[in-house]
Amino acid sequence: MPIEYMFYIILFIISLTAILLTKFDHNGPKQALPPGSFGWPVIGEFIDLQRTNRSGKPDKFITERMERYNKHIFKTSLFGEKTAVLCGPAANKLLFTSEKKLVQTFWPPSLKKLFGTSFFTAPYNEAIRTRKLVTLFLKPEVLSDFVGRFDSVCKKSIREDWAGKEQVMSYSLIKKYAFAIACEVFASINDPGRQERLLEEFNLVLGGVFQLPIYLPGTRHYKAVNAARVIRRELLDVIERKRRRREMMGGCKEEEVEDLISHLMDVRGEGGKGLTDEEIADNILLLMDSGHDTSSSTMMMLVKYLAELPECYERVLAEQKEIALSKAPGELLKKDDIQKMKYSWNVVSEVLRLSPPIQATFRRAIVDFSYAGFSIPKGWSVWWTVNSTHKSEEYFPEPEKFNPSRFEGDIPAPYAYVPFGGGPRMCPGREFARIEILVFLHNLVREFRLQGKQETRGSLFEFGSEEATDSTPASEPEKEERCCCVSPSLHKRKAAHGYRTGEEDYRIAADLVLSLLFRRCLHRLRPSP
Ligand code: HEM
Repeated sequence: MPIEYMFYIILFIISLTAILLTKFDHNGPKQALPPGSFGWPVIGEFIDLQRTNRSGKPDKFITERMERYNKHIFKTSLFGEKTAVLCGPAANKLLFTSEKKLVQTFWPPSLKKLFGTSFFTAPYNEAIRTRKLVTLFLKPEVLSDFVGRFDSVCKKSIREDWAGKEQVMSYSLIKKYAFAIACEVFASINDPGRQERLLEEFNLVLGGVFQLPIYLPGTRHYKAVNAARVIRRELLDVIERKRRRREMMGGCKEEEVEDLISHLMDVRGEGGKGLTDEEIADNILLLMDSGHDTSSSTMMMLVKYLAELPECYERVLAEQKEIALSKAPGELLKKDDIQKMKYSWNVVSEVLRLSPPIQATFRRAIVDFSYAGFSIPKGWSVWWTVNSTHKSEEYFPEPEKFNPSRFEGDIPAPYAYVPFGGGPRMCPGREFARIEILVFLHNLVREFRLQGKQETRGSLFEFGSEEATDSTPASEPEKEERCCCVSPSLHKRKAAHGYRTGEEDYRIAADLVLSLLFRRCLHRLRPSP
């Protein structure tokens, strides 16, 4: 046989083997990639994601593709990554229970520069060790001792920022309140001027979270990194002062844990290893950041829904009134009061179902694996999503209807209700958020009367016209002083980095015109001594 024939035959055999090897692995035929589209080169389907976010229907990006391609899985390309989006409770379960086996939580590398050594961005083993130490403080049994602190910050905030004003911008004030809570409980920073300065820095950090990591003067990333540095310095200063104070007291700790910084200065992990000051500062920075933005979004949406749904509002009001009636004048809320807020929490849970502040988070496939008959290659970004279940008729009948009774009795199917994620990276701040939001709700409905006629202009609601004030229900004897609180549409919520609740929702909520009746004499509701 001529030598060139031999060459062609060998080449044919090698090519055939290569084709077969790529088609079959040792477990049998390789499965197809998930259906879907990678969209445009480089930008992928990011524009579509932003469009649905901005239209106020962030869930559409997911639900439309589930319908078009496959209800369990589809592929897309987002943030420069080939991405598999896994949908439904079984997918959530798989991703939440396969950390370090199939997938690993990851965040864009630019975040490392912002959150440094915190457990958010640290390498896996380090992250798990630090997360354990930090989150001991966020457990219900520890936080329950802080309920009074939450309440006094909230009362102060309502007294100083809301009451007696002609107009208020609800979102910015809610954010200010949430940030004040984080400052107080995490670092005992209670000077309003200092809080305000820090909040400005945090806004810069937030603005740079999902930006290209270009560290050049003027870029958002540059501003964010520098703002994080300023905050870190400030926190290190708080730690240093605390150390000096302790030294002056002969090395004694505070009798009770004063705040998260004190907790982190004392806590020890395996082998008695504690955290360095830098680690403490970075973790506080992380929690202050993640701890105020998500919950303030939720509180604002809560105000929107209460304004739209008078029957829910009345039931919340009745529950909160009963709690207030059980308290002595001036007595702050306690852990037991929070436990009594069952209906109110169902309302908040429904807000979190319909308008979750986080739509999805990132995991990275660390091995090739398959799901629903499709293969997901190692290295791909894998998303679990809130809306593939929250907005599904299968798990939440009439999914678009606001119905807090869903959370009474039968609880949602496992892994179907996931506003806080799940698994080892589940949100560690959920109890913190619960207390913060319920305390806010208690004070809001106790201090103000949401009322008025509903006048629809598109999806905009107005409350509290003069006529409506006259028709305030007779059950509200304390309508002494009118406080008209307005949230005009001036507020521009920064675009949703692709996965936060839609901008339009915020616009609607911020556009709510709330006419609220300030109760001058809260104690009048209580029985006379
Ligand atoms: C309504 C309020 C909140 C919602 C809906 C929420 C939701 C979430 C979600 C979905 C995740 C990702 C979980 C995952 O990937 O499986 C997360 C992570 C996280 N949340 Fe929250 N969160 C809220 C409030 C808070 C608060 C108040 C804090 C701090 C006190 C906080 C701190 C964090 C941190 C540090 C992480 C990262 C955890 C890790 O990577 O190990 N969150 N949150």
